[in-house]
Amino acid sequence: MTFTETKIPGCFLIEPQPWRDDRGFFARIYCPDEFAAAGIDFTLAQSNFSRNDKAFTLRGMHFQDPPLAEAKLVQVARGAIFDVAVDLRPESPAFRQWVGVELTAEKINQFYIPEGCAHGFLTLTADTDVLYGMGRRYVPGHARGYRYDDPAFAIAWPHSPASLSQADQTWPAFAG
Ligand SMILES: Cc1cn([C@H]2C[C@H](O)[C@@H](COP(=O)(O)OP(=O)(O)O[C@H]3O[C@H](C)C(=O)[C@H](O)[C@H]3O)O2)c(=O)[nH]c1=O
Repeated sequence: MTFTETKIPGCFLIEPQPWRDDRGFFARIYCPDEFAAAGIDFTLAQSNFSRNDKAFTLRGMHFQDPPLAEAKLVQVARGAIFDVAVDLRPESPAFRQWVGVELTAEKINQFYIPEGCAHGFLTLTADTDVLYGMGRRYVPGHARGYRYDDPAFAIAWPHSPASLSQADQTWPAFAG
């Protein structure tokens, strides 16, 4: 696995190294020792699967406040997404900045998003399945969010959303 840190401290693009043969390939997609060697302390507490029927389905921007903040390890099992992290940590040099990466089932690449960041994605194809590991269990009633188009972040999405939940349309404006 190769780890490339982004401009958001602790936020990494990860590229697994598949072992290919005439059957296809095998790739390791999580290993606490390899993550620790890259400076990432991440223990998998929960895995989520998100099926998205339409292209340009947008989910986000979601997070949980401390002490329930979640780190996330995101990858695509089918299709492709534009995956985005926003740094919500006032002490971070990248406070309020965003990073977007294209994750595809073909590349089996991953995005690691540390605690203290909001996360969201826009699917780039129909029938996109997103698999993501969480560093903490989900706690009902502690999910928070900001709008995907909040001017405080000015995220440059590659396309406008064609599908968006009611909740994702009604998050409060960022006031940090
Ligand atoms: C996240 C989560 C949700 N739920 C329940 C709560 C709702 O009744 C239902 C759907 O939840 P929601 O509409 O928030 O799902 P998404 O809009 O896909 O949100 C997720 O997608 C964005 C991109 C994220 O980064 C978060 O991990 C997560 O918030 O599943 C659970 O039971 N466990 C969970 O871990």
